[in-house]
Amino acid sequence: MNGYVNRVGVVGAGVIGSSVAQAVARSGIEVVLQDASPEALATARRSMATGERLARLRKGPGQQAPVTFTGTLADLAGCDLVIENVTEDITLKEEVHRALDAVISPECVVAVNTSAVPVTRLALATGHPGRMVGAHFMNPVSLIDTVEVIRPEYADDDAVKTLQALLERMGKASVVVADMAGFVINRCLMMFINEAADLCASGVATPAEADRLFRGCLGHKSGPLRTADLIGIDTIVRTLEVLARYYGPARFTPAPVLLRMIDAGRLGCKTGQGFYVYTAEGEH
Ligand SMILES: NC(=O)c1ccc[n+]([C@@H]2O[C@H](COP(=O)([O-])OP(=O)(O)OC[C@H]3O[C@@H](n4cnc5c(N)ncnc54)[C@H](O)[C@@H]3O)[C@@H](O)[C@H]2O)c1
Repeated sequence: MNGYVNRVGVVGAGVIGSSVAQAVARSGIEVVLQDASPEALATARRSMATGERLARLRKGPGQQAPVTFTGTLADLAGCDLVIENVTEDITLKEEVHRALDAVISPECVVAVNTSAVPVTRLALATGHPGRMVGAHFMNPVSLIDTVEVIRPEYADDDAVKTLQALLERMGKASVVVADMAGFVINRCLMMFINEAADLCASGVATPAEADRLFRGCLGHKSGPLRTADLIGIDTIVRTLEVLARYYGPARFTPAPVLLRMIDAGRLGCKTGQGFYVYTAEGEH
């Protein structure tokens, strides 16, 4: 681990993994993007192209480095740092980290992008707990300039520093916090989202009215329900379930309306409909 990263592996090419890959590549660092699903890789190619167009408009041209798309984990063998972004499921993440351990070099730093799973637990599922850190990115990654970095109990200082140096090259500030489920942002944000969903389902306000209040009165850039659509309703429910496991069901049981939205395939931006409807013309 000498701190300088030449090639980044990204595992999981869904909503956030594809956005992470695009942001790393536009800072001039080569990326190997792996996903178990060929469909996810095909969707990622399209969403990365859209993300790049948006980033160019807002931030100007980047230093586009090559991205290799692959279904094979072993293709990450030559990476100096890997960012894992698979589905928010503790058992699945543990399996992926054990498999990663077998293909990457002992010097490779591993960053876990999770909404709520304690990183220490994942680190202990591997043979190299010291090299694992948490990197909670926000979507869209190339447009949001701060990252919540999580320091798990056994992290080596070098691993944290290597991640921070990479984030700096990507033009991002990092705030390092301790490792407790949900960390800072999602322990608070998930409560807002869950309550806003529930109050809209009871007819107190429409999603547009609730979001408008958060923007107009509190100065938030986006209200909780627009944010939920951007994250993905399935990921919101999985995150609430992780939080409920650690802090109790009274605080974090998912609102029934979120479960109904999943049953109806209304997962947010990624399926074209969530609290809002998304068309080529915009959202409404
Ligand atoms: N959506 C967000 O805004 C956001 C933000 C920060 C962190 N996160 C976290 O990032 C992770 C991914 O979230 P997402 O929203 O991108 O979810 P997603 O459902 O959009 O994508 C998950 C991806 O993981 C892939 N995957 C599943 N099992 C795999 C395996 N064994 N090997 C390789 N790939 C596998 C899936 O095919 C899918 O493409 C979650 O832990 C989530 O909590 C999400």
